[in-house]
Amino acid sequence: MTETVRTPGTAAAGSPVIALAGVGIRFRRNRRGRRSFKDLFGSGARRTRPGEFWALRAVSFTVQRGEAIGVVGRNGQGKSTLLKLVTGVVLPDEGTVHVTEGVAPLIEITGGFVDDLTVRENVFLTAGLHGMTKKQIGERFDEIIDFAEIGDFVDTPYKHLSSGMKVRIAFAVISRLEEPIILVDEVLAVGDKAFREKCYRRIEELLAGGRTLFFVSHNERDLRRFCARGLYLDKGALVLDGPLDEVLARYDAEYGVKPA
Ligand SMILES: Nc1ncnc2c1ncn2[C@@H]1O[C@H](COP(=O)(O)OP(=O)(O)OP(=O)(O)O)[C@@H](O)[C@H]1O
Repeated sequence: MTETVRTPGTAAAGSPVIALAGVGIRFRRNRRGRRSFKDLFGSGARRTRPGEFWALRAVSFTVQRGEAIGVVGRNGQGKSTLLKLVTGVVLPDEGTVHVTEGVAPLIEITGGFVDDLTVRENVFLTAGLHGMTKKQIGERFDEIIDFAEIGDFVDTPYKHLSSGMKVRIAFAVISRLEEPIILVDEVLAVGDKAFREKCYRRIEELLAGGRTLFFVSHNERDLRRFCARGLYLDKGALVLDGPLDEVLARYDAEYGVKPA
């Protein structure tokens, strides 16, 4: 069965807020769709179509409300894809994804913002898409802009912001949403040190308030700051799901490096 069920607001006490069962997703490796040598002879060749490979396969885990989970693995092993499955940006080719609470994703530098709209318009658009009323957004608008420290640019088209400024406004908006699940991919690494620390303190506040966090990072100190549990992805498989210490030790044992 392949299914993605998103039913925000229906999480029963004690039941998981996220449940993935046997999830697989495949992508096309090359544009022409011809079989590469690896497709023909590699281990993942059996059920892929020409030019495709499994970016994630047989991934199963559940998450309880309030957990903070660090996702680790080398480049290209499926971490961002996993977060995109939770947001519903991509759909599984195999297995089921159940998400019973709303998700605030900070998974791409654009934060889903529209290039030609101004910062102000983007704030209203994004927060509106996450269920906030115009009045609620208006009430939080100054706070959002103050947090991002980009007061001079509220009426500037988003495309004219620097990449660090884009992350600032995206984080400021996403972290003011009421969604119970927060996803943070490595995008914060783009911000300067002082702003990153401000974001991390905000994440700590959100966790103290009972939010659920997925945090993708290559930085061990950052992972340890928030997360008690880790998911280790390698070659599209969930190699280990357990206490963060064990996950980092396994990563270190296999590749001789912990996240930086
Ligand atoms: N839309 C897509 N189309 C084709 N291939 C994709 C797509 N999205 C991701 N991939 C591929 O899927 C694999 C997993 O990518 P993903 O971005 O999830 O890795 P990651 O673990 O987050 O890597 P990094 O640490 O570099 O961010 C990679 O081989 C990537 O090239």
